[in-house]
Amino acid sequence: MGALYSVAEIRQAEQAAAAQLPPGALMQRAGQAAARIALDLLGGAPARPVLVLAGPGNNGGDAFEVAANLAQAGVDVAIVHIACEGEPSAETAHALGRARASTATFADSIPDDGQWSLIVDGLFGIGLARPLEGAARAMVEAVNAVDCTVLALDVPSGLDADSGAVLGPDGVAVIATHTVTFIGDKPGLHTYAGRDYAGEVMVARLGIDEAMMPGASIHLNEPPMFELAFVPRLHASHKGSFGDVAVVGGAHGMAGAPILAARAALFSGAGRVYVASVDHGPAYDNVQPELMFRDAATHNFAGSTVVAGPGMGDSATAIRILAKLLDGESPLVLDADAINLVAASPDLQSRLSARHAPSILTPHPLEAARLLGVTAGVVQGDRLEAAREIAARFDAFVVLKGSGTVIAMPDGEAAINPTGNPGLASAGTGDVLAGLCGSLLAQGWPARDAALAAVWMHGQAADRLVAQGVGPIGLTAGELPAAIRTVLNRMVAQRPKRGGQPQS
Ligand SMILES: NC(=O)C1=CN([C@@H]2O[C@H](COP(=O)(O)OP(=O)(O)OC[C@H]3O[C@@H](n4cnc5c(N)ncnc54)[C@H](OP(=O)(O)O)[C@@H]3O)[C@@H](O)[C@H]2O)[C@H](O)CC1
Ligand SMILES: [K+]
Repeated sequence: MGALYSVAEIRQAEQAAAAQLPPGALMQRAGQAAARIALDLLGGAPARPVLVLAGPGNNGGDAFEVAANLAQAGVDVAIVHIACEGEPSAETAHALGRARASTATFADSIPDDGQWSLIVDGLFGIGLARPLEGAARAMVEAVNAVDCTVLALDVPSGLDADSGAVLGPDGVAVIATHTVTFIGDKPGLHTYAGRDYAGEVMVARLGIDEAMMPGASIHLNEPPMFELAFVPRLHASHKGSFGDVAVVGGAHGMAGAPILAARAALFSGAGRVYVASVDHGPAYDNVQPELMFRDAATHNFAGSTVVAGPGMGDSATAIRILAKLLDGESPLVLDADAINLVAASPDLQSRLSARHAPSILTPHPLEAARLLGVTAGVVQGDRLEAAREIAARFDAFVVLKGSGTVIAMPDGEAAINPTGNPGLASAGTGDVLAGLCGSLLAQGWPARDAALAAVWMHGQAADRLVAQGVGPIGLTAGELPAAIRTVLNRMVAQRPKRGGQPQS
């Protein structure tokens, strides 16, 4: 279910499988699988020809197989080939021979007047070794200037299959509408720039079954990873049954952040929700009078799950309260300013590492960079590694936000989240996510399931709002809690049933 494999793991599986197959079998299967998808995308005999771009390596070999198969199906195919300086692999030479023997035509460059029904990108796959330049770069820029369906073979050319980064600086990559990736799905198609460049991702296993694959330590964050944690509510319950959340933050001028987090906690089922302000804050929230307001300096956090950070500021009071919370036994969610305070203080870092109660950190890339003492670019260049490093260093669950949010556990397990959209790139959505994480912890969820489910529901709620015509432009954080409530209750209703006693 949703396993993601590194380039090294794919190469390992490819070699093991190829050793038991006739030469070129995998490439022929790749060509057949991709041609079938291309024909589906064409929806029958296309009016305009198909352009196939073939690179110098085996990704190009796949492209030749696709071209020969499409030509055989009666499609008018034009091939532009970037030949390799040396000898192509035997399987690519064979595929080139098939393409030459077909009705496909070869051109030295992309015809200017081309009106294409489909472009197949077989320039580079998992063998991309450096930023595209010269003819390859020009070809990719020409493809991206055309408004038509683009099917990338294995990986959009120019994109790093592991990290989802466009190889740069100032790199280019094919913007595909669809990607058919071979043997196994890849993290770079789902995180960082991956979602924008890969489009709809389909996996063609090429007959290599799961048992032949190395054990995956990375998965797509999908409901089967956490759905058993959704438990229906018993009639015999009371607000104490569903835990207390205390949101700590609200320095001068930032009173809204903890209120957004608190509303998210309330709408996702926490029994009681407090806003503990580090400065003199509002007495109540007139939109949500259920929220209870306290002074963080005097509030008793015992028995509560604490969400620290939304609008917390960096005052001596904030630091003192955070230190006390880190030393306490409350489950903790650290977001925003709380993360920045930890990043700036070796003392707070050692308190965090020494904790026994669960901690979930929800940094965006710059906050993660501060925690690691690197630049945001370094974090974005390998989001999986950055999230895993923070999780290991602080023995915490880490949610590294951004397109394709990465969730990393202290034991090394990691997941990449597929839900969400640019509507979440607006003020306060991080506060909502932190409040949601805290609410699930307060309701007794294990930290791993809470982090996975919160990220998935947060994105899913934003996707539902966009589907209903709200956003993505102008989607506000305040609209998320009610949408999250709908998603959560639907997940509870759809949860796989277990026999026996009523579930509590
Ligand atoms: N082998 C199989 O059975 C199958 C392979 N599959 C497909 O193969 C690719 C991986 O093929 P590989 O040849 O390893 O790599 P690529 O085709 O992606 O590209 C490598 C060649 O491209 C050159 N290269 C790399 N970067 C650049 C660049 N920026 N500019 C120009 N040229 C570049 C590289 O040459 P070097 O100079 O780096 O030596 C190689 O010549 C995989 O993605 C699949 O599509 C299928 O899985 C089917 C089975
Ligand atoms: K490609």
